[in-house]
Amino acid sequence: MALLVLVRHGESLWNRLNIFTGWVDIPLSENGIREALKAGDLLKDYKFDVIFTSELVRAIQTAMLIMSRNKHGVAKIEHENGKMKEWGTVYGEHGRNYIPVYKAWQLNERYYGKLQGWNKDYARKVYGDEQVLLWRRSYDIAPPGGESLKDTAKRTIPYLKERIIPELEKGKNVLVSAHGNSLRSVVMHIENLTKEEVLRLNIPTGIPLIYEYKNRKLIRKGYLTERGFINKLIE
Ligand SMILES: O=C(O)[C@@H](CO)OP(=O)(O)O
Repeated sequence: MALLVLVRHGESLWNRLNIFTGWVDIPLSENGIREALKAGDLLKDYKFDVIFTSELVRAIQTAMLIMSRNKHGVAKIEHENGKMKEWGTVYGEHGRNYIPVYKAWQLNERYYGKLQGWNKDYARKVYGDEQVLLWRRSYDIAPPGGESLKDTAKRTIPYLKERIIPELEKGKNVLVSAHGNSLRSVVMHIENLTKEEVLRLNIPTGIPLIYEYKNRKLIRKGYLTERGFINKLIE
């Protein structure tokens, strides 16, 4: 059996300001740093073998802060190309407790197009509550110039299948640090959710969502909180 731990990054400075973020590379707020460290405390005894993050700093920070509390090893970013790889080679015994971290654009947040940088309340005033809700939570309605959840899934799901599931298949425990909507697309796929169900799916910041991989199936254990597991996905 292997574990898949999904975590949405802690609160970012633009989550705090209620601004559409998408691919804008905004770091964590102080509260987001606290959330990530709290997730790290809850996961401190989990032994991860491999970590995947998006290429956006809020997800990378979250993975690193989580791993700063981990008892089993030190996260080491793996650069797939160029000099960095040479400089970063870890030889022999020293390499034992290093956990490789792979950054993938495929796990980036949904590209929010023209809405990036807009305040969400202002967008509601201009376009109406219903339209903004459809852009934010529907499956196949894309925000102007941006990706729908369906478009996002076209890059997240192949990555899940080609890079993440094979690690689980080898019995490895995997941590994935990504985003509200990139993770909604992943969870929709894992849980076989309908378009109607995914409208109501919100992934909270900094709370690990844990699955067990057994017999080629992902079985939800739920959100790991201070009070134990909460096995409820949709309100
Ligand atoms: O701004 C964003 O990129 C996302 C995530 O915070 O917003 P939404 O809540 O609409 O999914």
